[in-house]
Amino acid sequence: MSFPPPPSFPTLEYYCSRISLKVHTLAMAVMSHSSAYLLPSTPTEDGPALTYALIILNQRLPKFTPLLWNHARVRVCADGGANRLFDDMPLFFPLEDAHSVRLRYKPDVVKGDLDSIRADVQEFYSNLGTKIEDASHDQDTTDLHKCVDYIVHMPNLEQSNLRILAVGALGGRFDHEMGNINVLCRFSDVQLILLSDHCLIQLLPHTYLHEIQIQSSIEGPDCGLIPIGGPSRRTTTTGLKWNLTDAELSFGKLVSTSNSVQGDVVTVTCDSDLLWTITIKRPEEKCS
Ligand SMILES: Nc1ncnc2c1ncn2[C@@H]1O[C@H](COP(=O)(O)OP(=O)(O)OP(=O)(O)O)[C@@H](O)[C@H]1O
Ligand SMILES: Cc1ncc(C[n+]2csc(CCO)c2C)c(N)n1
Repeated sequence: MSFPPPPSFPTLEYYCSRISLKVHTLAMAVMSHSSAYLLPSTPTEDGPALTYALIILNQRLPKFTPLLWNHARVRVCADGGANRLFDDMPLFFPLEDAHSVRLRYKPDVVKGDLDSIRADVQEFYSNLGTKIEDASHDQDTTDLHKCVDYIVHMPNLEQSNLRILAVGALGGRFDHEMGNINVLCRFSDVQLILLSDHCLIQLLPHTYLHEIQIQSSIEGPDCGLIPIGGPSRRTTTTGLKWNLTDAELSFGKLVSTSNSVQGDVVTVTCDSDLLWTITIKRPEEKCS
């Protein structure tokens, strides 16, 4: 749908187009988002019960990984992510014996082309009963892609309110980061959140009105909206310091970076999928 810019003397046609947009927005389904999984206990009273799946990628584990592990119904390591789980998880529990920590944090599955997992790590988890899924025949999709695909096809996992959290997805190698963002786009109908210690990103499909509940004790205020797959010609937001009203976001023109959340809820509508990103507070910045 494309609308003319407001004329200096608004015509009846202009008012009709505005009303039609308003009706269109009111009729849109709402998609709610919340980073409550970063809180020690996820709130149960508002909204449906969510099912979390955790993917561990091959980068240093973020500090909140044990928390996400506890929330998750299924835990999958992407190839070399298993090395990170094996090496890094005991570091979060310095007073405990490393071996007992490793026994406690046993992944359900390791999936990928298995060119990065160390032999000792593969043997350790295999002996514990972790399923090792060798997908080395596929050299066209990344290990993250393979893990997401595995999770969304799990027959015994409730898929209707599934949130997939992938840690270690940001920072580090730029080709990997872009590959990870491409997985967001390839699975645009899946609620997949990519996380590092410092920020998270997720896709906002253009077919919904998005309501993002801000957990101000653990995230923000810095945030951004990135028109990753092409221009979003009509973007409207509320709850930001620099809001947009039917504005175009486009690479080479305007991309909303260094924006800031102002309240408890941010709303977004767009006509092309956007990436939402928000900072995650360091432990010393957190407030209750
Ligand atoms: N430096 C990094 N930055 C961002 N993501 C990463 C980085 N390193 C690994 N990953 C993520 O972890 C996954 C597993 O990494 P691993 O090193 O085992 O595989 P790889 O063989 O290097 O990558 P792939 O097989 O996916 O090309 C990758 O698919 C990617 O999603
Ligand atoms: C055009 C093109 N570029 C790169 C790769 C390489 N590649 C992409 S995903 C992947 C699997 C990694 O586990 C590999 C090797 C390709 N196949 N096609």
